[in-house]
Amino acid sequence: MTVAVSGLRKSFGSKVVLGGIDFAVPGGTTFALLGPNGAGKTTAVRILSTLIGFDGGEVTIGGHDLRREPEAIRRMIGVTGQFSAVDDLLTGAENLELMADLHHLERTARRRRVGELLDRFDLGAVAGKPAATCSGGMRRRLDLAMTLVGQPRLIFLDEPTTGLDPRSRRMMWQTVRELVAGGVTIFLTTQYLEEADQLADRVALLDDGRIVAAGTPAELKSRVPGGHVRLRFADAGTLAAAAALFSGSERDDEALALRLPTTKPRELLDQLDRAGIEAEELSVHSPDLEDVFLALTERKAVA
Ligand SMILES: Nc1ncnc2c1ncn2[C@@H]1O[C@H](COP(=O)(O)OP(=O)(O)OP(=O)(O)O)[C@@H](O)[C@H]1O
Repeated sequence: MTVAVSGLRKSFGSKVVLGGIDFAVPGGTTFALLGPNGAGKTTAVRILSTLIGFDGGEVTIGGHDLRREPEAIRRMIGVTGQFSAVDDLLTGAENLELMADLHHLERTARRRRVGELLDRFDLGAVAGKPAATCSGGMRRRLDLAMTLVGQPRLIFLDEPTTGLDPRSRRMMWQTVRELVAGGVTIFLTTQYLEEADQLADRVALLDDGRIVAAGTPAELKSRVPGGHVRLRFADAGTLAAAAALFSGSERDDEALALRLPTTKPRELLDQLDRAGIEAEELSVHSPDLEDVFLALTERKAVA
């Protein structure tokens, strides 16, 4: 299951929403399309999941051409997004049963699948209650569980954790990791750099209909000056030894600290260990999406 997109274009009237974007998602990996509100993320998901047409470019999903074989693609994908499929008046179990009916599961298989999903997504509390009683996190889990009834090999998650509290967000991340471990391919959109960092093998940054940067989360963050590691030492001698070891670092003699433009603290600690230097404190300062955008806009201005 691989997604290959080249030169994808889409406009609404005179507004260009996707101005010719390219990317590829290998099977069994997570790809994150990262961008601010209105960047065109949802539009990309709607196109790739066959919901709306596009104006130009080539897209294949699992070897099927998006224009010529949308039904074959529909059979292998699942979509959960900002517009949830959950019916508030039905119970959690009934919502899942409805999906099982849509996938023509026979009685025994239907019961087994619904039971499995209620367990796996910790939805016992809402199984017999109207979905309207769900918390935000539970609703997202129910929505995702409904998508999984059809056992899709590619899942589109459109901003899966926007508006969730940190605990629900972490639970959702864990679920995504488990799906990928089971061989599912994930296409994720998010406004959160941290989410892309936690989940994605590769990230593309969408801004104003164009991909302005793409790579692994670490590559992306390393291009942003906001991302750094700060090391503090016990005395001036140790600071000097460490400064000599890390030639690209910024030294703060007053605070006995070094600032290094890296996102790999483990490697730093290994290097310090090998040199027999001990740090009192290590802190990682991650850039956020704003830092990424600022950095890349500046880059564009210079180029
Ligand atoms: N059917 C439509 N008709 C006209 N304009 C549209 C339509 N759908 C989306 N747009 C416009 O396209 C742009 C991109 O929208 P899209 O929903 O894809 O962005 P997004 O990155 O998903 O943002 P959000 O995080 O707000 O969902 C927006 O300016 C939006 O107003």
